[in-house]
Amino acid sequence: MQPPAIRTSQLTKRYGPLFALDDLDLTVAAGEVFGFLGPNGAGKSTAIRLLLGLARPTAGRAWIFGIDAADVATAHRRIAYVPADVTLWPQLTGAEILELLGATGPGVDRAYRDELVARFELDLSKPARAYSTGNRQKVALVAAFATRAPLLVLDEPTSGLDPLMEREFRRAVAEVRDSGRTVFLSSHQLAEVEAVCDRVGILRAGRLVDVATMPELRRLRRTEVLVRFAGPAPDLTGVEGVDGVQVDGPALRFTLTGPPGPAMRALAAADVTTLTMREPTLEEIFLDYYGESGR
Ligand SMILES: Nc1ncnc2c1ncn2[C@@H]1O[C@H](COP(=O)(O)OP(=O)(O)OP(=O)(O)O)[C@@H](O)[C@H]1O
Repeated sequence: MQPPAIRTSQLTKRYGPLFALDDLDLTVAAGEVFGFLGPNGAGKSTAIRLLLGLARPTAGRAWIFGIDAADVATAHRRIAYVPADVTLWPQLTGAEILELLGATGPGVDRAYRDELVARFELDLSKPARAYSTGNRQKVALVAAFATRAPLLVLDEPTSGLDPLMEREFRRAVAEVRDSGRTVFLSSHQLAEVEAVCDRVGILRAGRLVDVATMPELRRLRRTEVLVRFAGPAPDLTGVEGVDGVQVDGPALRFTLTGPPGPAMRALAAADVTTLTMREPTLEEIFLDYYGESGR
């Protein structure tokens, strides 16, 4: 059986008294697109640095396809990495940089790279010093997507991209998945994670608070229901899964957890004119996790 793309065991990084990453146990299967969500300072970049062997863990270990992450020379043959702040060699052109990055990695699919350059509308003739933040990010992304590396580690890769390019990014991630490769994507952008990931890990103050599939994550929150009615208000007292009932003239709101059957049966007794159900966004779910607290 193929080892997981990423495995960590009790992975911990302390800076003085601060646990930047605290006891992380995580497994990302080969072929998965895994999202790593957390507010600023939660420890996402620290975890990525440990996976890449750019920092040494205070305790615990990490493996990339079964290879100890500390064995950088071997592990990096399987990794393409896009950092949060892309810095490029200012005097080299985009084309020269793609060549250089391609030569140091585990091999490049050149035809696919050319296609990506066109799709991301990159002008490769310019020196990197003339690139905007978004263009630097695009160069690094194209280089990573076009490698044959089985694992792509992307640290907030779309912060500088406009919506059109964001769409290309999502397409490229889907293509990576279709080719059987693995993506580990740290992000603040919930819509992006929702669009491209199979599972998501949620990090808060250095600790992994949950790992969930997208449907599981959405189920953590309730559905908000708005009912408009004629005649007497529906009676939802004591109905399973119903909470926070508010009647406001001919409208009634409540929140619903679990299956909707009991609430629907109770509503059927009234003269309901419209029924609106709203799924919470991932943003709202996310806020539920973090509430008011910062790190
Ligand atoms: N070299 C360092 N020395 C001291 N503290 C550090 C160091 N690197 C990170 N930290 C602290 O560790 C915590 C985790 O930081 P990290 O950069 O991993 O968070 P993050 O989730 O990537 O945040 P962001 O989304 O802002 O990039 C923060 O409190 C940060 O200040």
